[in-house]
Amino acid sequence: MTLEAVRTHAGAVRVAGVEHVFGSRGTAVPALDRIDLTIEPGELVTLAGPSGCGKTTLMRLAAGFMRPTSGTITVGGHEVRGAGADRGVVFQQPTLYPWLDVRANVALGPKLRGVSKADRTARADEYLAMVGLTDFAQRRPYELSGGMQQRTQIARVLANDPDIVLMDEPFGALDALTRERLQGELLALWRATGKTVLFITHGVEEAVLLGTRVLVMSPRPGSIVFDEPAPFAAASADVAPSELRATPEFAEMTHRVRAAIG
Ligand SMILES: Nc1ncnc2c1ncn2[C@@H]1O[C@H](COP(=O)(O)OP(=O)(O)OP(=O)(O)O)[C@@H](O)[C@H]1O
Repeated sequence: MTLEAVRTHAGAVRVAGVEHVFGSRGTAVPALDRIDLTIEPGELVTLAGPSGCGKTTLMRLAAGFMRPTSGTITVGGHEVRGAGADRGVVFQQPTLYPWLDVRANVALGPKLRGVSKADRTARADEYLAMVGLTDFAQRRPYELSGGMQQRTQIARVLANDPDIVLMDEPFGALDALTRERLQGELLALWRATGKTVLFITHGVEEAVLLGTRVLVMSPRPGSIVFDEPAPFAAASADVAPSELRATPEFAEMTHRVRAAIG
């Protein structure tokens, strides 16, 4: 399978009038105010905002793990009513099966969908190569560093070939150097696969560097208060992320995103 072959052209993600309230009367916690948002196929949208503003809630709604209190979310025109193979989720903490080796973890999704052993092994090995873990295919997760576990999780999600990848602070638990390395790798993967990505982060610089478009949410109940295109993710094909970070344009946008977060 070539990289061209895994390019997908999914439909847009449309969030229309979405509100979400946790709990019931008396204990109601309004988490999302009124979110209207369209994410076009191939966009890498980063979402930042103060702690507790509802970022994870929005992601869980898009993943189909729960239904909004009001409003609708559609993917390619179809309403999201539950989890689906068209959407893959990368969590902050890797969720790997400790009794399976790295290759088997990555091949698990295709296995559950009935893909033949030869095909799922080939697919797992291709994604492990993409994330630089070929030599670790037969290791168990506990033998890997945190960054390698997160790479494995990303390979596992991509092996399911979702149209949309939802990432909830995937690099939040990693040390700064590993985090920077994985940011560069994510940009390379995004360019290679053309996936639509929604990436939640606490990091303002991370949001500006990785996003083709940067969103900021207000404090709870969250609504979108900043929504702008950013040029750095696309530019990273030619210029190293470290150089992009050093530009005045990067500093200027980072400043404005920080101000929007408040
Ligand atoms: N199951 C739940 N029941 C009640 N309240 C909840 C529940 N889940 C989340 N909340 C509340 O909803 C609000 C939004 O939570 P959410 O996890 O979406 O925020 P977040 O922006 O992802 O936060 P962080 O950046 O700290 O991860 C928070 O105030 C949180 O306490």
